[in-house]
Amino acid sequence: MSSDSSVVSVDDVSVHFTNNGGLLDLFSENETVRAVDGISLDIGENDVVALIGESGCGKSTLGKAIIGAERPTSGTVTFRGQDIWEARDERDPEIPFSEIRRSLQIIHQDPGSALNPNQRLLTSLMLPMKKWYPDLSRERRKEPILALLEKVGLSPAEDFVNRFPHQLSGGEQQRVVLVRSLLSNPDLILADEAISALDVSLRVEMMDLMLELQELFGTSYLFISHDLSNARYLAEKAGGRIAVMYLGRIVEVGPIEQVIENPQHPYTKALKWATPNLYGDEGEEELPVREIDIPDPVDRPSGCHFHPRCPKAREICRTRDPDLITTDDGHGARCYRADESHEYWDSQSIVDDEGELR
Ligand SMILES: Nc1ncnc2c1ncn2[C@@H]1O[C@H](COP(=O)(O)OP(=O)(O)OP(=O)(O)O)[C@@H](O)[C@H]1O
Repeated sequence: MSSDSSVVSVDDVSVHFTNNGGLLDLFSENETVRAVDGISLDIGENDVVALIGESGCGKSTLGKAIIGAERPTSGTVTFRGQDIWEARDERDPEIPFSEIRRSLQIIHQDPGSALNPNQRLLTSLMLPMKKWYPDLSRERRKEPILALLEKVGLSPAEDFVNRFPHQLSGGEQQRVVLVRSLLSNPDLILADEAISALDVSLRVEMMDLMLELQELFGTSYLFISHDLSNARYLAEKAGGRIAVMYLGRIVEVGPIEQVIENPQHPYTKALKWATPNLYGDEGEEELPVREIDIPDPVDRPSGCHFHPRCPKAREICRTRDPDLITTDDGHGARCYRADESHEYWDSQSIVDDEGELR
C-alpha cells in the first residue's frame, strides 16, 4: 500500500526507553529497552490490521506511537501525510494536532478505568460531543449518542445514559467505550487488547460489533491482541492483515489468509502451533520452537533475535540480522527461509539432533 492512500504511515520508527531516574536505577547502569525497533507500517482507509505477539514484545508501544501518544526515538509517523509530532509541536502543520487527535482514537483493555465512575454515561458521552461539535445544541448532540447506544444493543438508550458505569456489565461498559470513541468520527481506532477482559462468549460478539460499526463509519482498526484466534477472526472477517511482533520488530506481515495458511517465520508457526483450533488435521506434533525463556529486550540476541529459539537456525542467523523479505502480495517475513535462493541454505545448522543449540 502506498503511503499516499494511508491514514497513518509509520516509517522506520523506534521507541527506546532508558531507565534512569528511579530509586533502583541509582544503583544500576542505565538500561535501554528497545520496545519498538525500526518498524515501518501503513494503515489505509477501512483497513484492519491485527497486531499480535507475546507480552512485552512492544505491541502497545507501537500502537501508542501510531496514534501519536508516544514520541518515537527515531523515524516518523504521519497522519494523511502530516508528521504527527511536527503537528503536536505546532511547527506550522497543514493538519492541526487537534484534528489528528480527533481522528485517532484508542480503546483500552479495561473499560472500567476508561469511564469516570462518578459520572452518568450521558455526561461521559457528551464530553467528546461538546469538544468536537461545540456549535450543536444539547439535544442535537444527544441524538447520535442515543442512536449509537441502541445500535450496540444498549437499549433502551434513554435508560442506559442515566446509569453509572458500575451499573453496567464489563461487556456493556466496553460497548460504551466503543461508542464514545466513535462519536468523534475517527479514521483509526487502536483497540489495545480491547476484548481480552471480556468473557470468551462475548468476544466474538464485540468483534462483530466493531466490524459492523466499521462499515457504518468507515473506520480503520489496529487491533492489538496476544491471542491469534481472535486476531484471525477479526482480520479474516474484515479481509485485513496480520502483523506478528517479536522483540520490538514486525517479523511477519501480510494478508491474514496467507500468513495463517502459509506462515514464513518460525515464530509465526510457533504461535499457530500454540493455537490448536488454527491447525487442521495436518498439525505438527512437535512444538516448532525451542523452549527457552523469552530473551531480554534490553540485551537482545545477536543476528536474528529469534535464533536462540529457532529450530531452523543456521550459522548465518547467529551473526546476521535478516531484513523483511517480501514474497508476494505484500506477505513479508524477517527470515532468510522466505528467500529460496538465500545463502542461508548453504549455511550450517546450529541446532543439533536433540534440538539444542550447538
Ligand atoms: N514507559 C516505559 N518505560 C520503560 N519501559 C517501558 C515503558 N513502556 C514499555 N516499556 C517496556 O517496553 C517493552 C514493550 O512493552 P509493551 O507494553 O509495548 O509490550 P506489549 O507487547 O504491549 O506487552 P503486553 O502485552 O504485556 O502489554 C517492555 O519490555 C516494557 O517493559
